[in-house]
Amino acid sequence: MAIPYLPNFMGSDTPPMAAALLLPSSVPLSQPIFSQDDYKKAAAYKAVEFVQSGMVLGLGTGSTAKHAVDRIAELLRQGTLKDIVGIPTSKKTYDQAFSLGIPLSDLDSHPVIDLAIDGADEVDPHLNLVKGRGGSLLREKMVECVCKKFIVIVDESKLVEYIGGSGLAMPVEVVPYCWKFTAVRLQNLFEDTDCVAKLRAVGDDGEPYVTDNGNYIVDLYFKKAIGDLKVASDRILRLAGVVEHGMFLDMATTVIVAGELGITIKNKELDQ
Ligand SMILES: O=C[C@H](O)[C@H](O)[C@H](O)COP(=O)(O)O
Repeated sequence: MAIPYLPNFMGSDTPPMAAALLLPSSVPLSQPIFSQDDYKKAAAYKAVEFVQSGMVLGLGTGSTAKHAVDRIAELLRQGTLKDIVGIPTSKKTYDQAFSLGIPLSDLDSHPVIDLAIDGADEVDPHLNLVKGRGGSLLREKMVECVCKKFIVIVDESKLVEYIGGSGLAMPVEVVPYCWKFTAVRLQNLFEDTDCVAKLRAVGDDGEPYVTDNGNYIVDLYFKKAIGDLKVASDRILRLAGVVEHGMFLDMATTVIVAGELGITIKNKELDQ
């Protein structure tokens, strides 16, 4: 279902037309005026319309989910939302939500979550996802697999024909012990797709990236489709040394996509 929508990027209290009028006069009308971040914000704000007072909310991680957390905090401050409990999916989101005054808890205290809102790195036509390019896949999966409703928010650049189709990483969280051994085994699992496995590194020295859980990430780059995703998932998870992977299969209940043509809402039940 496509909904024509002019996102309001000048602040939530500025009507969209006023926002358009506030644009600098030097912006030619023929050029796109909305950035990728504008689309992320539009998708995030749309998702927050599904939040109701009293909900336990999974708070996602990343540049798109950040907008949703900001918006939830804004609505709490205004009194439009009340009695929200947030379950952050990373230390970064915890810090953001805490600083904005959102009441927070964890899965030990709230094992059932009403609604989670999070971004994604890839969304395929069946609403399967790749997540974790920001390194938060494990906590995200722990939270998002126990939520009653999981809304994914993306700009249109995240839509792919098949998982791995962007040519970018499909992350796998692994224990640091003998990570090279695990990386080789992961690469060998998908040798028929010319898969390349690379340890995620940071900084000038190429130090391993360390997740919130003290693990490493091995990024898998596929050159073609990997076939049955459930089979691929099982093969990855059977490897000792693997903690979790970034394919979120059959988990999203709704995907909100923002792009040049407006906002599109894809529902698992209706459209799949
Ligand atoms: O680990 C990171 C998360 O899975 C993010 O949700 C994902 O990488 C999308 O991030 P962004 O909204 O910044 O593109």
